[in-house]
Amino acid sequence: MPIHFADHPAPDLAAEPPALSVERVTHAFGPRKALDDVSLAVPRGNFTALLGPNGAGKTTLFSLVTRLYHNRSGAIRVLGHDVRRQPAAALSRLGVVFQARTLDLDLSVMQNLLYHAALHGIGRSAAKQRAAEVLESVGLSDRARDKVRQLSGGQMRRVEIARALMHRPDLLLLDEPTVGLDIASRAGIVAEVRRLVASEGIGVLWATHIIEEIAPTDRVVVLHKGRIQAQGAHAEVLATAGAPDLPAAFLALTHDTAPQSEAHP
Ligand SMILES: Nc1ncnc2c1ncn2[C@@H]1O[C@H](COP(=O)(O)OP(=O)(O)OP(=O)(O)O)[C@@H](O)[C@H]1O
Repeated sequence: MPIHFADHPAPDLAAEPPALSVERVTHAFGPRKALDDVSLAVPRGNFTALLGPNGAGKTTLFSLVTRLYHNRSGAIRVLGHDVRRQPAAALSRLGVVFQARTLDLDLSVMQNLLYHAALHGIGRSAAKQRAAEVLESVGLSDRARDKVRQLSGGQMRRVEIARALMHRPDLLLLDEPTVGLDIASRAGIVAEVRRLVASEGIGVLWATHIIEEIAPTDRVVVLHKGRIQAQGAHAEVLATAGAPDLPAAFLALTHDTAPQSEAHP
């Protein structure tokens, strides 16, 4: 906790730990480095886009933050809690929407949410109340009793976001959450997550390779072949790349990607 002196009564938000900090993390699969000396931060109450082409290392980074993989180098902290030394404290502050869907299709929407709440030790009546709140915030109050199987792909994604919010996390990780959705569903889900950032003050790390999902107000981290190419406010990333807009910046910062094994003749 920061100490506030009488002549500095206002809380110094800059001194508070960020929602996520990653410092000098490297991760290899055999000889191949999926992440190479990666450092980044997601401030609280901020939407940070992790922009990278296929194979950049986005999912590997998420797997390290969530402790699916063990980080052997550097440090990863959630709200200042080191995921290696204080895993329970770190993971309890974290909500995750993985790239692959992880809902139980044969349970109702409400049952999926209550199961997640039970894993976090939330009592039954508090969980029901919270489930009603989060379903309202993602516009699915009327589907609570439906089996997940009966929902559209976009609605399932909303349920996954609602589930990730059940335990009131301070940091929300989303790994390409709009893959496979139509343009309207994509835009709706990004807008909802931005609203949550504004209303609940959570920090969001949104992994994507879809540039249209990124707004000028976002922080942007460009990851390519396991290395951070640029990060900062939208304008700072354009300046780093010397580009007039984000699509041009993305191309400039990742331009040697295209001709690899997937190259067309
Ligand atoms: N379990 C694994 N074993 C070996 N190599 C892996 C494994 N997981 C990832 N990789 C490699 O690590 C690199 C980064 O992969 P990762 O899945 O983190 O990228 P990504 O940015 O999430 O890509 P995408 O956008 O395609 O999901 C790639 O070269 C990938 O082949």
